[in-house]
Amino acid sequence: MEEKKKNTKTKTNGEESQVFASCSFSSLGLHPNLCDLLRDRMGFEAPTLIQAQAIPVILSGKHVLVNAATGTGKTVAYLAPIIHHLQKYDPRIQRSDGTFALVLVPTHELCMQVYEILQKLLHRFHWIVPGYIMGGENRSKEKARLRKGISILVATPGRLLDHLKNTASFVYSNLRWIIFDEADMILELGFGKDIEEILELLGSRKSRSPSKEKPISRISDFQRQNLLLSATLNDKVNNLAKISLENPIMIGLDDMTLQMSPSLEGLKSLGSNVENELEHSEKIVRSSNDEYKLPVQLFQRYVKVPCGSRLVVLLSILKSLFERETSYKIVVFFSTCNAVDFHYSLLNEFPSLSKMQSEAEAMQLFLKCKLFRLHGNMKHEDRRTTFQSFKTEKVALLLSTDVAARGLDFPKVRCIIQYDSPGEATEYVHRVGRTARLGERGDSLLFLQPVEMDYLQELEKHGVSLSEYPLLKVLDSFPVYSQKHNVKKFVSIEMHPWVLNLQKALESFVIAEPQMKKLAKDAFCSWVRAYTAHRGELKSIFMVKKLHLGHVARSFALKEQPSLVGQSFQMQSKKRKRDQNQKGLSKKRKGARKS
Ligand SMILES: Nc1ncnc2c1ncn2[C@@H]1O[C@H](COP(=O)(O)OP(=O)(O)OP(=O)(O)O)[C@@H](O)[C@H]1O
Repeated sequence: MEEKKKNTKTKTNGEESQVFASCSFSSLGLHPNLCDLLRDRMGFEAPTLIQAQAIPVILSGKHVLVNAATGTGKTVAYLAPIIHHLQKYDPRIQRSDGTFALVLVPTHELCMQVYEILQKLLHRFHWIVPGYIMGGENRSKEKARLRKGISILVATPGRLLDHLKNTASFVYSNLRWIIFDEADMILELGFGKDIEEILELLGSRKSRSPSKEKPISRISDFQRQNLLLSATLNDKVNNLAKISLENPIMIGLDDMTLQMSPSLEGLKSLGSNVENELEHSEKIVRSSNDEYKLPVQLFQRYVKVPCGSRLVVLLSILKSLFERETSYKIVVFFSTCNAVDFHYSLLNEFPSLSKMQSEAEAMQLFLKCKLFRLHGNMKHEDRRTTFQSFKTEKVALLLSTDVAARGLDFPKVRCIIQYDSPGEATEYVHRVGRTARLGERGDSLLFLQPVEMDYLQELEKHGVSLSEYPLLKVLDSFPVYSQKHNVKKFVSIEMHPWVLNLQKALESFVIAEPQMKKLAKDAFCSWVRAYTAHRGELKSIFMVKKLHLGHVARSFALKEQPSLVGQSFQMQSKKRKRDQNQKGLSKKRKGARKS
């Protein structure tokens, strides 16, 4: 059984965060069997604040938009009321009634996670059948499951649309709930059109006449109820809310935020401060315009690292963290799948294969933890195994792209390292949200190059402020073998003997292993491409022209910038310059003609 949370408050850094409400699940109106299950099977003794606020409103049948910090228990906040209603139907619902609730999620991992929670919550309600459908799975097996009937269906949008169009035996005439979990990411991933089509097909789009399009239902005494949830909101969510929510109740958003936030324009008149409506509600965490809600017990830091020393610094920090704590889980975020693969192989093989150092040095480099990787190019089965294994490990390191950034609930992750910058501040919030969940302590560390320091101001705009990580102190703590110089004399990171030694060893290792060299080159190439792909405004912070490709190469343990990649990159930038010059010329010409 999971660790039970008894305290309603947690204290970190002098700040107090209220996580749990002082009421009980039963006082929120949930069925006693469901309350017993939440306590006995899930180990939940009291609802979280957001659950105390959301459950009564969702039970009442209103459309709801929930905006609450990461790790505050949003999943149960929407699943419990649905199960409460479904178990009440008399006569009992049957599989042949088809789907009553549809939970839309952006990623496979989140799909599995919600499905697993559902399975636990339905333990005493065996006649309510949970199920999932998602891209990459076997279509015909999914068709068979849909034909038998799934009462609560968790789905990724693309695959759902596919079945809505092509699986005639998929019964959704009794559909009562549509939930968009991580609504903004569903839209960010480009599923906007799919969602509109899904809403049309389900007859749940506000602008249409639903009575004409809704299929006839066996169970008639209900209204459709749509729910949108995320820790971060944006303009696209606003649009989705406009087309899918009828007079929604806003939870986690105060009136001030609604009035001031341009992204929520149009919804403010519909919004209401749930504080006034709920008997059980606790103090809502206020958020000012554009500010994101981060767990107060999260300790956020940044580390300033010159580009060429990034890899060594990453390994050194990981080593120092794993040596300090006996039970520690860390997630490191990278910008590309290739970068994950390269670092995964390097960390797996470098300490054991490297012949360049003495045994003592090799032992020094060894990270005493289980190593995992997760990204979108991996086989489904491997993704699933990683996801499950990382959950249960006590001392482990996960290297991942943003597929792990949203919604995933890995217990006891103590530290998040953003080795490659997330770009959007929303992504920063979701990445760090994998730690400090439900009042637990968590640390986060953001890598920035000296030329990227303005990114801190970008985060400040959203109320996110970070303190500096004492890097030199950590580097000084490592013993430096076969080094005559006194460590204390060195003040710069690049010239630090530990950094120089480790960099040399890494480069020698990579050059000696053809497979590693290939991985390094591929990772270098895709890293540069990802760097150039930052959104318009962020380009002034992450400036490609300020990148020293030789230093970037060093950060992939390459002695030299890969010539082929470098040439093609240089050719591209030359071409870009040529194009820009030509544009400039033609503008000038036009200007000259005009004048
Ligand atoms: N009432 C409760 N008591 C104890 N633990 C709870 C309670 N509700 C939820 N949890 C646990 O809290 C953790 C976070 O829940 P959940 O994943 O639903 O958060 P979330 O708000 O959806 O986070 P994110 O925004 O990152 O998706 C989970 O491990 C869940 O089991």
